[in-house]
Amino acid sequence: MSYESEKQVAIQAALAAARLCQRVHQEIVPQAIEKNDRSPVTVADFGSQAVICHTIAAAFPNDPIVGEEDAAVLRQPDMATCLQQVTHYVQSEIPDATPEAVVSWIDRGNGGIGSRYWTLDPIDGTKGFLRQDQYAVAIALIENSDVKVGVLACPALPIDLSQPTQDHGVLFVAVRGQGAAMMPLQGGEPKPIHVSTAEQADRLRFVESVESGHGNHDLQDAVAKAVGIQASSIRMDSQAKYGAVAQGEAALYLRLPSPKSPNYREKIWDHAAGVLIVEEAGGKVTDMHGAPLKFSLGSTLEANQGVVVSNGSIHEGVLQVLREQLTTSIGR
Ligand SMILES: Nc1ncnc2c1ncn2[C@@H]1O[C@H](COP(=O)(O)O)[C@@H](O)[C@H]1OP(=O)(O)O
Ligand SMILES: [Mg+2]
Repeated sequence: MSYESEKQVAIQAALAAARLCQRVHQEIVPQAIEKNDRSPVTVADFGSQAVICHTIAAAFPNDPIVGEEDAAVLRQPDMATCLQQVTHYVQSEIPDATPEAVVSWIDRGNGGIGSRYWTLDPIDGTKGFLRQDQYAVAIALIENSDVKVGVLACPALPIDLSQPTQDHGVLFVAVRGQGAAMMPLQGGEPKPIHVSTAEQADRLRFVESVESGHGNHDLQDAVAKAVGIQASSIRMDSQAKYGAVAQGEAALYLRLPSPKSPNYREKIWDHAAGVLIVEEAGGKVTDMHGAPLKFSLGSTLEANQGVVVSNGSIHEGVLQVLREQLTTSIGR
């Protein structure tokens, strides 16, 4: 299968959602609403999920969608003003949207996983979005646990990471077996991307989360040093980190369990698109024990702990260091 229509629909959905997020930033200072798990959500997260689900469901009405958000909080009577605001932003992409339609589109993302399903993170890195830093709109199609299509829109990412003050806004796209590409969010020719090679010593850098609670910065630093990475990490919110490895700007992305939450299980929507983009750019992704990420067990990566993303050539070395260090470091 070529997955051409799936790819085009995912690109359209990600571009519309990214425009919505940028519009929110231009017009208001978005406030964080606290979810039950105490993580933040904003009008842009809700609006982005509504637009993406509407776009995917129109093209593929039988496909389940597993999205990060649900509309339960927006249905509460005291959230009517917030729902109006979400509807206002959704109308910038879908002019006839009503509040009732918006909540139903958001809840289209409450599907269960099937042999074929979509997963999406309307704003990955909401904390980065709130800080006016990195965030990503992430969409992936999964069939039989294998990611087939992955799209990441990163509105705040410099087009050239070595020129951070120049133009921003990047779209990463990959289809299984067809390679990975990036293009400016504003439009332009897709450019094939490749991970760094073992010879590119200047690219021997690693990326990790800004949030210390989303990883283990000390252990990540020790592992990176042990495989010969001397430079300090580049800290970046969201799956933009996968984009940095896929385009060869970093050789490694480490996400090891935080000592504050050693039993945290990663969510499928925080990884699916990024995994395919890195693999199709020639890189490798496993959990910290070397196992592939398993996208068939529900909304979490229940069988996996920690994530190691690399250019491939340093992967085995990283896993070896982890085998030596893990027993003593995790949970300390
Ligand atoms: N303890 C944790 N360990 C790893 N990731 C986490 C943890 N808690 C939350 N996250 C997720 O990290 C993602 C952001 O990653 P990053 O810091 O790399 O940008 C969010 O989607 C967030 O999920 P959630 O949105 O459910 O809070
Ligand atoms: Mg996320």
